[in-house]
Amino acid sequence: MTDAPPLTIDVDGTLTDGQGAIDHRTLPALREWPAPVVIATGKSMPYPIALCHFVGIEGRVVAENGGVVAVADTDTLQFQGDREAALAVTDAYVEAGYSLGWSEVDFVNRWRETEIAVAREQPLEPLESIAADHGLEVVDTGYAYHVKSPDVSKGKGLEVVAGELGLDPAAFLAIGDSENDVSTFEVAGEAVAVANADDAALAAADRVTEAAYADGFFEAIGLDPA
Ligand SMILES: O=C(O)COP(=O)(O)O
Ligand SMILES: [Mg+2]
Repeated sequence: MTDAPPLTIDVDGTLTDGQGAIDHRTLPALREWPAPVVIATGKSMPYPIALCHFVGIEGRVVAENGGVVAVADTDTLQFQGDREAALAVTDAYVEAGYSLGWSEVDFVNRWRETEIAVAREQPLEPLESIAADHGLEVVDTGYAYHVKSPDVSKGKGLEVVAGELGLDPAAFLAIGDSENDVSTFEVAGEAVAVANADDAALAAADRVTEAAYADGFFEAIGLDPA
């Protein structure tokens, strides 16, 4: 392929199937993509770093919705956000009788360094109101509620990664599925929402694929997954 753009790709809902598993066909596609690939996710850093490692690409990662930026080839590791404030919010939420909704051994938050995630089965309204009291916001990715600083975003993270790589963020093709991808959609030159995307991502996208989940990812990059 000629003139392949650098990619910034969301994970859950975009590289996965409808059950949340990574679609295995995406792995060689990511490895063989002829331009840089940045994984931009709400998950904590070990998940996308491991994904890059096992795919066999450089670890170029925006994690925690922009709270953590890692660029392995330029020895970059940056943190944004207010972890203490996020902890104060979830402590107050638990104090008020609610639960984060994860198992006792909480792998969702264990390696999280700048924000806190709450299971979507938990009541949203009190979480939002406590977050607002602390100057934070709650982002619903469709997979979890993330309590985060409003000035942290995947899009700002992408700008940092692009700067490290000597690329213009506007050169990127962004692909995603939810409101935590809107900021990358705004920073990237072209933004594609997969068909299963939420309203915020659909509204912010330049194009929407006909196919959902990883099939939508393939459609967005113009590759036949077969
Ligand atoms: O961690 C989440 O809640 C969603 O992750 P994603 O940004 O890769 O879709
Ligand atoms: Mg997603």
